[in-house]
Amino acid sequence: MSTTLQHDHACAADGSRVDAVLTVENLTVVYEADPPVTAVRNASLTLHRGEILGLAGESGCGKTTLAYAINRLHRPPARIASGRVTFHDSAGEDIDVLALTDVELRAFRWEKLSMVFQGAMNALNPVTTVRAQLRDTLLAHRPGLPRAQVRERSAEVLRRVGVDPRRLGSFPHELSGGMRQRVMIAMAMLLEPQVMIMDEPTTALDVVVQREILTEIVRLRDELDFAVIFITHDLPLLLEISDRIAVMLAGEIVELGAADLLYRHARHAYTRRLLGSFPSLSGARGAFIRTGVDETAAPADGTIEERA
Ligand SMILES: Nc1ncnc2c1ncn2[C@@H]1O[C@H](COP(=O)(O)OP(=O)(O)OP(=O)(O)O)[C@@H](O)[C@H]1O
Repeated sequence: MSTTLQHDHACAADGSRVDAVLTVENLTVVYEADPPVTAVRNASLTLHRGEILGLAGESGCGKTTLAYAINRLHRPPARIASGRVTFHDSAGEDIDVLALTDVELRAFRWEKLSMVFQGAMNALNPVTTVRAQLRDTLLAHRPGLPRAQVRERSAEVLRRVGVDPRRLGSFPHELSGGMRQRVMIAMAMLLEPQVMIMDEPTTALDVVVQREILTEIVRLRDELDFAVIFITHDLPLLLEISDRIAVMLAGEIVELGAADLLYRHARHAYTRRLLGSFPSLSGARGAFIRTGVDETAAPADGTIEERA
């Protein structure tokens, strides 16, 4: 299938130029199983500086595989068969992510781009305190950072995600699930990356905690201006928090557009089906959700659409 994503839409509603921080071009990821599974096929997207880009789609459509591949966290049997991932550093340099050496990749992750994945709270080391884990990550990237600054920065990131800095001395088992997930988000923010990829970061949490953390993420993005790729199968949630949404189906990005436009004028039949499958919605964009889906806006050929 031909994929004609258009990248000339990098303009804000007022016509001003929008800066790209990450460009993914025609990325294809194959699991070399028997038979091989093409989990991501020719995926292309542009992430704008400071935006929240939602990535939606049903279970198994390839969201996690795409997220891991962007960050080169994929493991065999997954293999990037083709494509490009370019990080447009705020310092002016373009970084070819797929060409980074292992050493360069270690420096790149956390510092430029960080990831919070589903159940990340279980990734905290159970036998070391929050303080030690934040310190180790900081010092791995900023060797020689004075102790006072390590302490100060660690306390600051915890405060930012709504965790009392007195928790620095806690072990993970002494924290609730919500708090542990907040600590992971703090860890992801520690080095002030320009991009955070969040893969179902709140799915394991109860709805109230989930909402609190999401509110926090949106607030932090407003304050600190990092860009987020936010992955979930929960389209109503994405409609509330995202600036733009990409919809994946069977490994392909079938539609990409501004969240409200996508809600009101979903072009792809699958997006409309996805929208129609949620019984009720609430929140900022909830007002116009479920007011009816525009059946007339579908493209005749089902091609990929990108609208700013
Ligand atoms: N190790 C593997 N070997 C073979 N196929 C795999 C492997 N891991 C994932 N897949 C396949 O790749 C496809 C995409 O999986 P992926 O986990 O990326 O989807 P997803 O959209 O993130 O799903 P979910 O929302 O359930 O996490 C699925 O068809 C899955 O079966």
